[in-house]
Amino acid sequence: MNTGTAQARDGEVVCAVRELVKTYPALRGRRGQPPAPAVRATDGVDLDVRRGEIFGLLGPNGAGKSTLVRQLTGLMRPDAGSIHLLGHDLVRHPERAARLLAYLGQESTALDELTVSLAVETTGRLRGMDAAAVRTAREAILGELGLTALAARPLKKLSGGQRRLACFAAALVGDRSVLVLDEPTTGMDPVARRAVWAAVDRRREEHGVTVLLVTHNVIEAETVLDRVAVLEAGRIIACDTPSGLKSRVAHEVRLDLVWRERAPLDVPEVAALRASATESGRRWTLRLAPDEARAAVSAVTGGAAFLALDDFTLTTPSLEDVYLSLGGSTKGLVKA
Ligand SMILES: Nc1ncnc2c1ncn2[C@@H]1O[C@H](COP(=O)(O)OP(=O)(O)OP(=O)(O)O)[C@@H](O)[C@H]1O
Repeated sequence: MNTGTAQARDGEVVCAVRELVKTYPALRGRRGQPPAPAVRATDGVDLDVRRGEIFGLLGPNGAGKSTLVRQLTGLMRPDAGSIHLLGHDLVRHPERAARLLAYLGQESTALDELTVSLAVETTGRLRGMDAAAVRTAREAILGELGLTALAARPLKKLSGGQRRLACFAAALVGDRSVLVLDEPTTGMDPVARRAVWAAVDRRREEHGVTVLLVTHNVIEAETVLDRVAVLEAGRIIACDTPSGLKSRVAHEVRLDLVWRERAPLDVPEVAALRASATESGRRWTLRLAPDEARAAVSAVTGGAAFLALDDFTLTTPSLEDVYLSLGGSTKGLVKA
């Protein structure tokens, strides 16, 4: 997937964000509910996304990804800061976003009553295509995504994954040069996921399409992204290629130990490991230097501890490890 990286690294900036701030106001408590404090959902965000890049926003629930995307797509006005997309000032002219980019949000309610075919056609017409061009594009996109057999079905009568794919089909019509996709593959099976990433890759290769992708799936992020901004509490805590980010924690490996019932704390080597372990039920997760990890593995697989051990895995760092080492909290990052 990363063939466009070099081109993207040196390419023209299509989206430049500076010092973006958005605070949701505090809410007074009503009917016995406690008041909610103000939330600074975007807290001084700077970003440069380049042409042809698949750029990710990764972060746990509540990190501010959707708020940032709503501002980038002209749906929400920031309190401060600037957004320039393809040379247009979107803070001054948020209405221009709709003709510059295609946005696939998390909700599909606007299209739910339409058939798959009509959802794609209607989106194409709204984007200014004539009837003949829309029909040609519809046939091509539905065929490309394996949706032709579902063309006559209303979206509300599709499964969650199929509906998501149909909404993705609608996002593709009209050949926008920037695609903003908020968790596009949620609920999709592997075949549909592959169809989405193949369609994205084709447009990037053939037309230099730029993709801004919101995800909290670290595996998908590592596979498809050229660069990723890691968001935590409204701030970007790191921004690099997935491998660049991972090299920051290359000095560590991750050791997962799963005990049959409980850890044998009477074994001194196990008791000693506990201080550096994160415990989750029967699982201990440790981040260790490679030689420490080797010593730990031989301690738990060699002696009395082995009888209490159900499973163990030794893995090189993932984006999740980077995120943790940057001070993030694991909650909300999806690993499967
Ligand atoms: N309309 C709103 N009013 C008040 N606070 C809000 C509102 N929308 C979001 N927030 C808060 O702003 C913060 C950022 O929310 P946002 O939805 O942008 O996060 P997110 O990273 O997209 O999360 P998720 O992965 O769950 O979609 C959270 O603390 C959230 O509770």
